[in-house]
Amino acid sequence: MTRSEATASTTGTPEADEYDVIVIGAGPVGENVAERAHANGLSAVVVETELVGGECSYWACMPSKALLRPMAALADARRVEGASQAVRGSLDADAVLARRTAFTSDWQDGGQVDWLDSVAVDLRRGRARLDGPRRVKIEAPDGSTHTLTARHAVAVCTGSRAALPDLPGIEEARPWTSREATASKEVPGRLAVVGGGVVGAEMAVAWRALGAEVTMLVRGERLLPRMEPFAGELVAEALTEAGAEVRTGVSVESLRRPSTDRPVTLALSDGGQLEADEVLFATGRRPRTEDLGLETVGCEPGSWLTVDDTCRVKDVHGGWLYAVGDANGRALLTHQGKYQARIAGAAIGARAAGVPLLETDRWGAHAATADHEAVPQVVFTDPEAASVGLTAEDAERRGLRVRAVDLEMGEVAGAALYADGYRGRARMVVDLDREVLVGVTFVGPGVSELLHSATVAVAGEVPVERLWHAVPSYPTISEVWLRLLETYRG
Ligand SMILES: Cc1cc2nc3c(=O)[nH]c(=O)nc-3n(C[C@H](O)[C@H](O)[C@H](O)COP(=O)(O)OP(=O)(O)OC[C@H]3O[C@@H](n4cnc5c(N)ncnc54)[C@H](O)[C@@H]3O)c2cc1C
Ligand SMILES: NC(=O)c1ccc[n+]([C@@H]2O[C@H](COP(=O)([O-])OP(=O)(O)OC[C@H]3O[C@@H](n4cnc5c(N)ncnc54)[C@H](O)[C@@H]3O)[C@@H](O)[C@H]2O)c1
Repeated sequence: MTRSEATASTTGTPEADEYDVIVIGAGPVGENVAERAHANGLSAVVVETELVGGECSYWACMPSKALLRPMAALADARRVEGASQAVRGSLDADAVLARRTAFTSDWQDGGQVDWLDSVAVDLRRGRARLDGPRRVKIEAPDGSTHTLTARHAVAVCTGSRAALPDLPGIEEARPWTSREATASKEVPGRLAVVGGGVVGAEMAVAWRALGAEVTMLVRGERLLPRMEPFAGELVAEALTEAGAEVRTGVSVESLRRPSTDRPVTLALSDGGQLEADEVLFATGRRPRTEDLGLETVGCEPGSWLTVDDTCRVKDVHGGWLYAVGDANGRALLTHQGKYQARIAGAAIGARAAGVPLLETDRWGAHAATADHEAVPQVVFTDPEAASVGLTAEDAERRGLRVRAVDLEMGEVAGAALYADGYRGRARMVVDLDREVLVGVTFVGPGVSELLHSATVAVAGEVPVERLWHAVPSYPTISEVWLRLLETYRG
């Protein structure tokens, strides 16, 4: 098919059963794959079994950040003499929860459906399953079934769900997952948080600030184990100061909740017990690929789908199957999934147009290179932890010759102005052979908005000698860059 024929079919009606591109899952990533496919002259439909907008809009990024933002605003004011006198009260939990609910549009997806309409992407409601090459069977909410065929590509954008360990009593204990932790309409009296990753750390901070007694049970040695060690250390220190208990080197062995209105008792690996009103398991994610008909196209149901840098699933005959966002397990982050969607949409468009050679070289238009080199992440705890690229340990594991340059951020005038007694730390990891940065981490109040400067430096592979000419304004926290470079250059 030529590109103009594909364009002619962009007005696919809800009744159409053939599209250039079929997207399974209308989370942030699926929406963007469909929009990009359409922008590349292809007709596109997305199939969604729950809410258009996906996990991110209703049970992940948006509600969690809406829960955390009031805590951060209050903490910022409290750290500034003169302003702190004006904010002696505590958070209004009901108002925080109401604002969170507003950010989820009360779990209604009308606004997102309007957006799909505005970008001329069709929507089908129902559960989709692959049914052989290029075919997708939809089971609609009324039980009827319908089969769609894709001319060029099917993109699996079905995201991930919470992974729960197989522990005695876990089902009867009705634990919270990230869904309940972001959607709860009440503040529990006592909350046990199992897992010291990003969800565990953020939700412990949020619910502690809203008044819950929080105990974190972390089986490893520290929080946020994927970041530089000082990130988890500073966040744990602050959580403890805020009145939470952070217990490391301990795991849950079994759970007991005698009835729904009674507390849950956790039996711990150190022989102790912990009683709580709710227990959140923030113990990682698994892909939503178990009931997707993957076996009909030679893939393993329930697996993360392994893709190449255009997000095309490896080893599928004909090269028509893509997996984008959480479903491919490369980087479980909305912004990274949307980046992959832009890359995959361009690759699908180019292949449909018969472009003979795609730009799949490093940093090419059809290669999600940043997934390997420059993934940014902000953990919205207090203090915030923000990082991009490799930790010093990751870099060494990759065989790079690196130097880690560290700085106490309180030494920077802008940071001292931002908060009295500013506590934070920064690290840049320099590849000594190329003299470029391969990783940067900032931990401290207000660092989230600093991260993109580091992402530009890492993804742009800006030489250290040129960064020297990127002058940060005085007196901003960004002067951390100047201090890091001065320390490096000596
Ligand atoms: C508590 C929490 C907080 C987070 N905070 C952040 C953050 O601050 N920043 C950030 O970048 N990332 C954050 N993340 C990660 C982020 O939520 C995910 O990376 C993102 O949602 C992935 O988008 P996706 O479109 O791939 O999948 P999802 O958002 O999971 O969407 C997948 C969609 O597919 C649908 N679906 C699944 N199977 C089928 C099927 N068979 N048929 C039809 N539809 C189907 C689902 O119903 C869903 O709507 C957070 C995650 C959690 C758990
Ligand atoms: N602000 C953000 O960007 C943000 C916020 C939340 C989540 N996310 C994304 O969501 C993903 C999932 O987050 P997560 O915190 O669920 O996963 P995670 O992989 O970050 O952390 C899970 C933690 O649970 C521990 N764990 C696993 N099984 C356990 C068990 N049986 N007992 C005790 N501990 C156990 C692991 O060792 C790990 O430290 C992350 O990869 C992250 O990218 C991002």
